[in-house]
Amino acid sequence: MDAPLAIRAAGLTKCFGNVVALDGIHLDVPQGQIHGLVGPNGAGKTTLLGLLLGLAAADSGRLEILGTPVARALAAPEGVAGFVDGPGLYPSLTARQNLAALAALHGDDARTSGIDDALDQVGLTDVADDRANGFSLGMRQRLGLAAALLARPRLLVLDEPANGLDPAGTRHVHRVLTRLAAEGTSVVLSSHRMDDLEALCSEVTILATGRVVFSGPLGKLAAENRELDYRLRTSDPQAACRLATDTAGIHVDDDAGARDAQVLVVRALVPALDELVARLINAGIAVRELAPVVSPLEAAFLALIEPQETDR
Ligand SMILES: Nc1ncnc2c1ncn2[C@@H]1O[C@H](COP(=O)(O)OP(=O)(O)OP(=O)(O)O)[C@@H](O)[C@H]1O
Repeated sequence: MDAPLAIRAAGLTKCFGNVVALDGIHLDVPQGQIHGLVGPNGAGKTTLLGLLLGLAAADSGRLEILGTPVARALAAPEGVAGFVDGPGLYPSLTARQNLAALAALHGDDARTSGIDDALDQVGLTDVADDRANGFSLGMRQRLGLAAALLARPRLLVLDEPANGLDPAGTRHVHRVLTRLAAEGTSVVLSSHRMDDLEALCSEVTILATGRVVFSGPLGKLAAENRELDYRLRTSDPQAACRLATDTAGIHVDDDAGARDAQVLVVRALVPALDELVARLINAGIAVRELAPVVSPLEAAFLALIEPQETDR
């Protein structure tokens, strides 16, 4: 049986004056899924996340969150936590005091008892008693996530949570989000970082100029891809170049060859690439490295976005 939907949005529109920020958005996010929202600047990601957090109401369309239709009144729907445009923090309070103030605001003892655990989960235990105004962007993001964790959300909404994170911070955030999803919390996050989305999300929605241009599993997005550029390093670059030039469906990038004679960059579909590798091996040439120049997800994203951008 399919998991129940945490978010069911149909035909959502939102305008700011003459600007159409969202133009008939459909979005279904099942319970326990980490769903990525991607798109160029101004695509409408923050506006959509704001609707999910109850910071604004849609002009038209239907939105159901955690099984409840969202009323027009502005308020975070029950069970939803997160932030857009960076977390709201008290700069002169310490990390721990920030979380305590939040718990007190909600009059919730259970939240107070979860403060140490939330700080630990996001890797801020060592700086728990430092003031937030000395925090880096990545530390503020992690404190914002800790604040959201206190609410024990069933839907977590995060606008670019990867911003400013160092590798250790990224590891903490990924671990927290993966664990939450395994426990049944749905997570919707926006990001400009394809590596994050590939590591975290099972499905993504790509927005461009307020419209959905793709929504579905990452594998489907990569599979719908066209030709990709691959870096090829072999034991005999000159012979490999001659073989590649002679192989149907392979286009050799001469400029890349001029930059580094040891590396060949070829553009191809996967079947032509398979053929080239077989021919190299038959000729006794060792393949030492073969990898796409940009990830299949990033290439697919750019291929989908470029036509929308040129229409503007
Ligand atoms: N409060 C507002 N008043 C006027 N225009 C707005 C407002 N909020 C958003 N917009 C406009 O709506 C469109 C969508 O903006 P939004 O911030 O949702 O995009 P985004 O995808 O989050 O972009 P980014 O990647 O730059 O954060 C943009 O054209 C933006 O200028």
